[in-house]
Amino acid sequence: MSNSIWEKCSQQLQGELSAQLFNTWIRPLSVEPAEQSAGLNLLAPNRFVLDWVNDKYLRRIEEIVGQMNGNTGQCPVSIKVAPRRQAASHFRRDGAQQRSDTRSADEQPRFGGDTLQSSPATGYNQPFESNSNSQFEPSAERLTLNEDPDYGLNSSAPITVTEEPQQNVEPYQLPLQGSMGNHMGGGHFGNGLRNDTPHPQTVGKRLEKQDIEGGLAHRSHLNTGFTFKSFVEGKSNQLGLAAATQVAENPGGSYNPLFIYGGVGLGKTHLMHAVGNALLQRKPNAKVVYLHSERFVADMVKALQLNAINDFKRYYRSVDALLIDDIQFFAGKERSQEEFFHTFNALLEGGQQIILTCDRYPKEINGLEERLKSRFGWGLTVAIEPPELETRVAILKTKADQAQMLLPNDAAFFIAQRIRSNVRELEGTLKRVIAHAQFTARPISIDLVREALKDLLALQDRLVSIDNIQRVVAEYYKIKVSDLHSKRRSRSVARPRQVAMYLAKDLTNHSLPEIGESFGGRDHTTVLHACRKIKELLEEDADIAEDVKNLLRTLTT
Ligand SMILES: Nc1ncnc2c1ncn2[C@@H]1O[C@H](COP(=O)(O)OP(=O)(O)OP(=O)(O)O)[C@@H](O)[C@H]1O
Repeated sequence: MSNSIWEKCSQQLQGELSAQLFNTWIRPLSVEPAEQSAGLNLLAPNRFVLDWVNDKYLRRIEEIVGQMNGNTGQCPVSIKVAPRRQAASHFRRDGAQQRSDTRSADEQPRFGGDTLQSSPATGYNQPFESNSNSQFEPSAERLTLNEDPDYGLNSSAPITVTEEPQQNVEPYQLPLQGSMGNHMGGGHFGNGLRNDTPHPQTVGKRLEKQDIEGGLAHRSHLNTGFTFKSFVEGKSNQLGLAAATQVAENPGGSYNPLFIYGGVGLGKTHLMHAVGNALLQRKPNAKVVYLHSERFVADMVKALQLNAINDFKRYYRSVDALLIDDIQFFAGKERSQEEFFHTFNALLEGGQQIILTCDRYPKEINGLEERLKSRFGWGLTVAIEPPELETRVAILKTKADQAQMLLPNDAAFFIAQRIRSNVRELEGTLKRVIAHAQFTARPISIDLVREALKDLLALQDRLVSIDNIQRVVAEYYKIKVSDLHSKRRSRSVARPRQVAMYLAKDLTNHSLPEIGESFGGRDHTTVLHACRKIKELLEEDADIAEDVKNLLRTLTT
């Protein structure tokens, strides 16, 4: 009963909220399985979500539920934090931080059928059997792992390896073979020092027991330049920053895993490293490990090849915090997902912090197992959006300051207005401007920026701009450009707006979020919907097809 009420209520909210808000605050809520309750008892995954929902959405939820019940007041709504199993955080061995909830073992979460048990360290040294003579075959290979059933450490079920060794990634240096190698899969280490711990030199042989018990040397691979201090806060990343700060203050706590998603170059990796750096600052001996998911896959493949999968498991499960970038890379890689699934469970169970980044919301990752998708949402899921103009300007000013260059406001606005896609591109453009200023020994001004970016600006001018599209469409349909930006929903405005969005997607290089931003700050899903709708109408509606043909002719000749 409560479930169906909540299902309808959340459908209603989905229609009212942007995808980002819905995914962040409403989707993680669930209904408490109470046998006899007159009301709707909701569970939030953590206090962060609870406080926010209480503050911003509870009244609306009550309203919707009230309406569904004919305003009889018979279905009161309550919300509390979902009980979770208590886990001893690796960051709290010194007693510095204590988890506030003390729940019984009965409240352990069930993981889609399997109940997790305490981490069995014994599984690490189990013999490893392979029916492939340890020669890795790039094609599907069947391996028998003598592993534990809970974490995949003792399972004797055959596992089919479908991943192939990756091209263009450095060969796996087994942790126990002298070096963890270079885990720079994402190429995020252009500058800044690395926080590396030298690795035991035991090349070519497995570590002896005392080495294992003595603990592995972990290399964090963190970029020390990616800190909270160097991260510029703006509306687009506020939530991500707040969540990352919370995790840095309370690792292994309720916000585990922290899942940060968003488009390329928006600061996901930076935030993830900022947490890692903060953790290491507080506890220099903490084992904080960052790696790109591509690296995880490559390491796993190599470990299988070298008959060292248990060393691999042990390494990744012995960290205090595991930071994995771009996990969309796991899509379609079943064996890696299987391995990651067990690592993930073991870490979560042990109270070790997991931070993941991805280019999209977990549920939207095709080729990812459902059980992983749902686990990714257990902690806190936050989106990072493309930065708005003010944030772009602030980032440029900060980066120029860091490079000890004076960037006047008008020049910063000039660049920020033209480079809108992501922060990485913004940084690249600023570097070009700074280099030009240094080569010509002149201060930065709008003129110098124009000179430095001559080619780029000429290219942009050649492309049809969104402004131009809006002007032409407004003229064609005899409406005002401001109508296209407005919230008006009447057909006479809504359809031309959809046509203009469709043309903007078709004729420019702008991303969906950027197009949304240019149409009165609309969500990218609205743009996506508009593009699909017009595409559909082009087949079915001769008038629209004629309109689009005429507009295309005007805009491109
Ligand atoms: N808010 C910000 N303040 C300062 N620098 C930022 C900010 N956002 C991003 N950057 C910088 O932009 C660059 C790209 O950021 P980052 O690598 O974190 O992006 P990403 O979202 O992980 O992208 P990808 O998905 O491509 O890996 C980095 O140099 C980072 O320092």
